[in-house]
Amino acid sequence: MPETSTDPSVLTSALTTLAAAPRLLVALDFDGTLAPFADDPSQVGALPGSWAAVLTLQRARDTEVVLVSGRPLEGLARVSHAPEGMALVGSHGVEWRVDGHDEAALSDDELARVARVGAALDAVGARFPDVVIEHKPAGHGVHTRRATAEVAAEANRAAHEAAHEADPEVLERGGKDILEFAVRHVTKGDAVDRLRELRGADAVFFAGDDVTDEDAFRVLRDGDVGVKVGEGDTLAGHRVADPAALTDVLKQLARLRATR
Ligand SMILES: O=P(O)(O)OC[C@H]1O[C@H](O[C@H]2O[C@H](CO)[C@@H](O)[C@H](O)[C@H]2O)[C@H](O)[C@@H](O)[C@@H]1O
Repeated sequence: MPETSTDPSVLTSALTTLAAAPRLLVALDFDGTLAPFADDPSQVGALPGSWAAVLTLQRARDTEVVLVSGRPLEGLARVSHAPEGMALVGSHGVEWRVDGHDEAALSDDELARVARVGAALDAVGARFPDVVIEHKPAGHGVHTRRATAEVAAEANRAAHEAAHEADPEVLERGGKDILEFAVRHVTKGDAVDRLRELRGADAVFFAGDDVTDEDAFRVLRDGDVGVKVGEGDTLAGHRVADPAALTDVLKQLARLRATR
C-alpha cells in the first residue's frame, strides 16, 4: 500500500495544484462519502455543505462533477437530487447518464442472469428477516446493516452459495454492510478511465469510502487527487475522517477552482 497522508496541509497543497488544471473532472462516490449512512437506503442525502460545494464546482469553468455510485441510476438520481445535466454513473459503472442520455444496454442473456440471481437471493432473504435484498438493474445487494454480526455472516454465506449456484460467472463484491452481486464485470475504475477520456480531463479528483472505490483510486495518475473517507486500507493519497470532513475538502476545492 502506498503512503496515505492525513495532513491537511499536504492535501491543501495537492488541491491547489489540482485546481489549476485546464480541465478538471471531479468524480464522487455517494454513500459514505457525500451522504452519511442510514439503515434505510432510500432515506439518505448528501450533507448540505458538501452538496453546496458540489454545485459550486459544477458551475465552475471547465469543471465537471460526476457521481459514481453502486446505486442504480434512478435511485442515485432520486437520493442525490442531482440537477439535470449532472452526469451520473450507477451500478458500479454499468449504468450511465451523460449529456442527457441514458445507457445501460444489458443483453437479454445478462438480464436473464440478473433475474436468476435475484430469485436465488430472494429465497435467501426470506430466511433472514433482518436482511434486505435490493434489486438493481445489473445485479443485487444483500443488506445486513440491521442484522447481528452472526446473522449477517450466515446470510452472506447463504447468499454467496445461492448466487454462485444460480450463476457461476456472477461478480461478488463486499461493501459496508452489503454483499453485492453483478452480472457485468465493470468497476468504478473503468468508469473513471472512461470519464477522463470522454471529457478530455487533465486531472481528476476522486473521493470514496468503500472497498469498491479502491478500483477508482487504482486508476488515478500523477497530479490527480484521491481522498479516502474513513478507515480501511486504501490506495488513495489522502484520507479524511468522515463525510463531514470531506465537506471541508470539497469547499476548499470549490473555492480554489472558482477563483483561479
Ligand atoms: O457506491 P456508493 O454510492 O457508496 O453506493 C454503495 C451502496 O450504497 C447503498 O448502500 C449503502 O448505503 C445505505 C444507506 O446509507 C446503507 O444502509 C448500506 O448499509 C450501505 O451499504 C446502496 O443501497 C447500494 O445499492 C450501493 O451499492
